Amino acid sequence: MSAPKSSPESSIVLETRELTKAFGGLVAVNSVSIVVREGEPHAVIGPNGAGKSTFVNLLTGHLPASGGQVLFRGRDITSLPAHRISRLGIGRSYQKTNIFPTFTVFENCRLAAQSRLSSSMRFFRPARALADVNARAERAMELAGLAARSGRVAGTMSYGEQRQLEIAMVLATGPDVLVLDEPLAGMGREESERMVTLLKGLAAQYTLVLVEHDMDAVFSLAHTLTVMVNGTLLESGPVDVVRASQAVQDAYLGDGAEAY
Ligand SMILES: Nc1ncnc2c1ncn2[C@@H]1O[C@H](COP(=O)(O)OP(=O)(O)OP(=O)(O)O)[C@@H](O)[C@H]1O
Repeated sequence: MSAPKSSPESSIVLETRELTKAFGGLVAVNSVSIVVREGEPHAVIGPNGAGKSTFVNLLTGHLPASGGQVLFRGRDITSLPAHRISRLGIGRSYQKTNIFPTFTVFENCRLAAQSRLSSSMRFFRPARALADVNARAERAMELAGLAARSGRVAGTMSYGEQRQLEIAMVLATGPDVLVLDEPLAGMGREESERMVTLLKGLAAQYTLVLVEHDMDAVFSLAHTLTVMVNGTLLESGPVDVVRASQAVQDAYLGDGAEAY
């Protein structure tokens, strides 16, 4: 697991500059420029089809950009593939669970930890590398509240616990930024509350970027909001400022928001 953040809160961890993605004639992300600061949980919100998932896919190298840039700690990572970006320290979870259901919780975490270590540990003896991988997996389970579930076969756990496992697997890769695509999707109230508590704890150690439709969760977690509509950036800034914006109220958070 990487060390907790040490730079001042104001330092920029992730930045996009006029980031753009077109699928044929459809511009799903249209010249979006934002900054994500160290230790400031950042939520990307907007109606269905606004381009949020496409945007995070561009941040994490899961889709190639059509234009613009992604910078991680000042380094241009726009054209790097997803596995390289993961190794730089941007961990990512998906809208749908992405676990190995027949493996135990520990085995899932260990596989994730191995994916990060495969190149960086290649000069070490196998026993040492294995011990390191196991330690990372144990730590990730603890951080995700799954230490007591270590031996459980993942597919036999509740849906909420499977989503926790997915977070644990991201943590096992040793990120400093966690990009989470709808971490509360499909959860009931209790499961959502547990996940929000978990994410609040993680926000103290990692920089969170999350796409989420649950506005209660967004407002209790995020310090910074980016609002997207039809692929374009409507507003990006401190939660209170964005929330008070008339344009955002009109387009998303006003009376019609429930419709999304
Ligand atoms: N691989 C793709 N090929 C073609 N069009 C795509 C592709 N992925 C997304 N789109 C389109 O891009 C637009 C933005 O989609 P995206 O999934 O990024 O929106 P979203 O804001 O994440 O929506 P939701 O909240 O429903 O997940 C949509 O019109 C979608 O149909």
